Amino acid sequence: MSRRDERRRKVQAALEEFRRSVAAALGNAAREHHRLAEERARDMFEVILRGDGVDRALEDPALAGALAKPLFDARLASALIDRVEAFREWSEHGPDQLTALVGEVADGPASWPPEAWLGSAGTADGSEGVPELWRIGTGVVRTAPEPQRFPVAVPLLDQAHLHVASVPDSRATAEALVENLLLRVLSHFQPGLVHVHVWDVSQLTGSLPGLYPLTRAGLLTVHDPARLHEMLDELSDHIRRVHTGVLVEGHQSVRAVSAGGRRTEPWHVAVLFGNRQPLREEHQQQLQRVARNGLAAGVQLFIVDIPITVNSPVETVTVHADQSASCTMTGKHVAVALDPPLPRAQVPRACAVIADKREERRTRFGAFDDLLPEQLWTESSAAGVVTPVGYHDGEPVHVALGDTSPHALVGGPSGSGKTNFLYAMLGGLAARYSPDELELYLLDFKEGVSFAQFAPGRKDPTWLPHARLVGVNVNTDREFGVALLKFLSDEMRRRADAAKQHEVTKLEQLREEDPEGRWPRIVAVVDEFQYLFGERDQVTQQATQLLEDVARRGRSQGIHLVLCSQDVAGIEGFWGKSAIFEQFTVRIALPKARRVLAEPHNDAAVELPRWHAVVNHESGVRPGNEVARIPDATRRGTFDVLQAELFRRRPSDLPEPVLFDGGRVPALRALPDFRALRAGEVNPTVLLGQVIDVAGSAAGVRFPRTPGRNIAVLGSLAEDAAGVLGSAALSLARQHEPTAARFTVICLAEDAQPHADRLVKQLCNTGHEADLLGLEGIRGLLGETAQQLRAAATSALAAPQPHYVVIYAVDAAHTALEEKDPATRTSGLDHLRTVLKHGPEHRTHVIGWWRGVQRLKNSLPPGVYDDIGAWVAFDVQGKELLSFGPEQVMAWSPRPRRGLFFDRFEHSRPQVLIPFDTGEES
Ligand SMILES: Nc1ncnc2c1ncn2[C@@H]1O[C@H](COP(=O)(O)OP(=O)(O)OP(=O)(O)O)[C@@H](O)[C@H]1O
Repeated sequence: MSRRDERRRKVQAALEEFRRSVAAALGNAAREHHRLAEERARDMFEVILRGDGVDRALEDPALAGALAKPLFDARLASALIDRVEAFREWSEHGPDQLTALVGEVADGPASWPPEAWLGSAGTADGSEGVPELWRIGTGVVRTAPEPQRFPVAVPLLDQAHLHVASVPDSRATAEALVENLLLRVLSHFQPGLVHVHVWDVSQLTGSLPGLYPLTRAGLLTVHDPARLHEMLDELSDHIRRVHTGVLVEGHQSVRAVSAGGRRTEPWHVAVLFGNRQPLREEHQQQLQRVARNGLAAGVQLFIVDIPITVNSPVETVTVHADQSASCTMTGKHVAVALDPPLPRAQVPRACAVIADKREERRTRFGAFDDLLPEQLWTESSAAGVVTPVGYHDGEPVHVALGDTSPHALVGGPSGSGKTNFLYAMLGGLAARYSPDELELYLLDFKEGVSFAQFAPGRKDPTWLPHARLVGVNVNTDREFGVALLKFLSDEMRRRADAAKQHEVTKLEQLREEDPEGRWPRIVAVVDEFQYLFGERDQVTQQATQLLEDVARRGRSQGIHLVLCSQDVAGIEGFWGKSAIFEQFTVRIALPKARRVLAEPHNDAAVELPRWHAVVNHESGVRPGNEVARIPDATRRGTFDVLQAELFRRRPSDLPEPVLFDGGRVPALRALPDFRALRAGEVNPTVLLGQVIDVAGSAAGVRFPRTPGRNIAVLGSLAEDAAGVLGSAALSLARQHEPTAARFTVICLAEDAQPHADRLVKQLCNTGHEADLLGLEGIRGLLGETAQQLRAAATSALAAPQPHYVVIYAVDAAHTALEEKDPATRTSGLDHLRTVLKHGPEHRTHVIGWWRGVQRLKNSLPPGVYDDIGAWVAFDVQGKELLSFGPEQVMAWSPRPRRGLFFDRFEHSRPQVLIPFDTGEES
C-alpha cells in the first residue's frame, strides 16, 4: 500500500470516528430532548388534571386523546388516589351521619316514606318538639369516588321560609315538592294545628287540588288570584294578634311560649305560586313584612317562582329542567333527586281523613275540662298569666294578662254570660298557676252571690286556694271597692319598694333577684264595677284616684285588674278618664256588649252568637278580634269539681280567703281582733263594729285616761245601737280580770230591754259584775258617780277602778234628769255632764245611745261637744253630724245596718262600720 493510500485510509478512519462521535452526541441530545418533552407533557397534564378536577378532566373531550395515552397513566392514577384520599372522611362517615341526623331531628312523617303515614291523621301537638328538618328527597355528591345516597331535608316551621324556583319544564316537579312537604307537615300534627293558604297568580282553582278536602274543615283557604292583598292582610293581622296577645313580655316567638308544652297557636302555611314575574311593589313590600315577622308568629311561607328577596331565613330549592334539584341546605355539589310525587289518588283521601279528624276534634273540644291543663299548677307567672277561655273552630282562644296587656275590661248585658266567662277564665288560671304564683281578689257588686262559690260555704266547705278575698253582696258598700283598691295600691307600693331595694323595676326581675321571695301575680276581679262610681261623692273620688294609680302602675308590679260591667252607661261615664282606660288593653265583649270594643269600627259583638265572646288584646280595635265559644263553666260538674281538686291540693298552712258578705252580720266572737284582746290592758280598746277593709278588721276606740273618751251611738233603732254598745262592753270585759272593772248597764227604752238584759248576762258569764238599772236608778248612779269624781279631782286617787257606764236611750231620761235637786240646785243632767267631762280621766267612761243628734246635744253643755270623742251614727243624715265631725260627714246617707264612725282623736275622716252580732247570752 502506498503511503498515499495509507494517509487516505487514516483520514477516512478519522473522519469515520468523527462522524460516529458526532452521531453519538446528536443521538444523546435528541433522546434527552424527547425525555424532557415527555416529562413536560406529563407535568402539563397534571396541571390541567388537578386544576380542572379529575372528574371534569375525565369528561373533557379535549383531553380524551391524552387520557388514552399510557404516558399519563401514572399521573392520572396518583390524582385519582389523592381524590379518594380527600373524600375518605366524607365517604366513610358523611352519608351515614346525615342519614342518622335526619332520622333524629325529623321523626315520623317529617322524614319517613309516605307509605308509613300518608292517610293517617297526625297526633303530635308540639309538646314533644317540632321536627327540625323536613325531607324533600335524596342527595348524592356525584363527584365523590363512590357516590352514596343520603336523605336531604330542609328546615321549616318557625325556622325558615321555603323558596322554590323552577323552569317551565320542571314546574310540575316543584308543585309535587310543595304538596309533598305540605302533606308531611299536615300529617305530622294534630289536625287543626296547621292551616294552609294557597294563592296562585294564574289560577283560581287547580293548584294543589289534592288538598281540597281540607277546605270543609277550615284548614285550607284558597285565595282569589286578584286578591293577594287580602291573604297578606289576613296573615299580617294574625301576626299582629299573636305579637300582642300571645307573645307577652319576654317571649320572642310562639315556639318559646309553647316550649315544652302543647303548641298554643296553629301554624299558618301560606303557599304563593307565581309566574317568575316580580309582584307589584306594594305586594312585594307586604310579603316582605310577613316574611320578616311571620316565623316568630307561626306564619310560614312557601314561595314558588316569585323573584323576591326577604330579610329572614329562607331555604331555596331550585328545580332544574332535568328535574334534578339543588338546594341551599346542601350546596351546589349535592344533586338532589326530589322524592316522587305522592300517589295521586291518595292525597285527597289523606286530606279527607285529616279534615274528618279535625271536625271530630272541633265538636269534641270546647267543654270546661278542655280548658284545663294536663298537669295542675305547673306554670310560672313570672312573665304574666295566660289561659284558654274558649274555642274557635276547636282551637283554644287565650286571654293573657302581663306587662304588655295588664288589665281587662269585660262587658255584656245581663244574662250574656259574663259571670260564666269569669268562671272559665279563673278556672283556667287557677288550674295552671299554683297559689304561690297567683292570688285572686274577687269582688261582686251585684245583688247575688256569683263569687260566693270561691269561699267556704255551708253547703260546700271547699274554697278556691288562690282566692285571698271574696266579696259578695257588696252592692251598697261601695267603700269595699275602695278598700280593695287601697289594698292593691299599698301592695303595689310594697312591691315597688322591694324592687327598688333589689335595684330592679319589674316583678319579673324582682323574682329573679329574690328567688326565695313570694311574689305571686295578683288578679283582682270587680264585677259590676260601675257601682263604685255610682254617685258623685267621696267614694267615687277616692275610687277614681286609686283605680288610676293601680291601672297605671300595677302592670309592672304584677297586679292586674279585670273590671266587668253590664251597664254601658257605667262604662261610658268613665270613657273620659282615658288615662285609666288606656291601660285596659284586653277587652272581652259578650254578645250585644256596647262600647267595650273600639266602636264604631268594631261592632263584632253585635252579631255574636249566644255563649260566645270577642277576645281582643288590642284595646278593642278590629284586627285584634278573636271570637271564642265559651264553655259552660258554672253548671255542676265543671268549676266545682276543679275547685274540689285544687282545694285538696292546697298547702296545709294556707288561710281561708277573707269573705266579705254584705248580707251577713259579722260575729264579734269570731273576729281575730276580738280574740286577740287580753286581760290586763292599761288602755283598753273598745271594739265597735267591723270596718270595711280587706283584713276585715274591727273599728276600735282606745280608752286612755284622757278627757273626751266617751262614745255616743246615734240612731233610732235599738238593734243597731245594741250591736255597738254590746260589742263595746264585751270587748272591754275581755281586757279586765273578772271584777277588776265595774260595769253599769242602764236601759231607759223598752225596745232596748232585751238587749240590755242579754248584755248583763253576757258580762256576768265572763265573770264580771254588772248592775242593771232603769229610769229610777239613773239619777242616783250619776249623782253618786259625779260626786266621786269631784272628790277624786281634789284627792288625786292613784289607780281608780275602771267603770263603764253603758246607757241605752240616754235621752229617754232627760225629763227626769232635768229636775233640779231643791237642796243643791243641781240636776241629774249636771251630773251626767260631770261624768262625761271628768269621768274618762278617772277611768269612768260613758258608752251611750242617743236616739237623735239633737237629743245628744241636749245632754251636753250648749255648743260644747268635746266630751264625746268618738261616735257611731246610723239612720242620721250627714249634715246633722257636722257639729261632731269633719266636713266629709256631709256625704253620709244612711243605709240599713251600716253606721258612720268617727273618732276625733284618731281620724281625719269618718269610716263606715258594720255592727257586730254579739251572740247569745252564753
Ligand atoms: N257559655 C255558656 N254555656 C252555657 N250556658 C251559659 C254560658 N254562659 C252563660 N250561661 C248560662 O246563662 C245564664 C246567664 O249567665 P251569666 O250569669 O254568666 O250571665 P251574666 O252576664 O253574668 O248575667 P248577670 O249579669 O245577669 O248575672 C246562666 O244560667 C249560665 O249558666
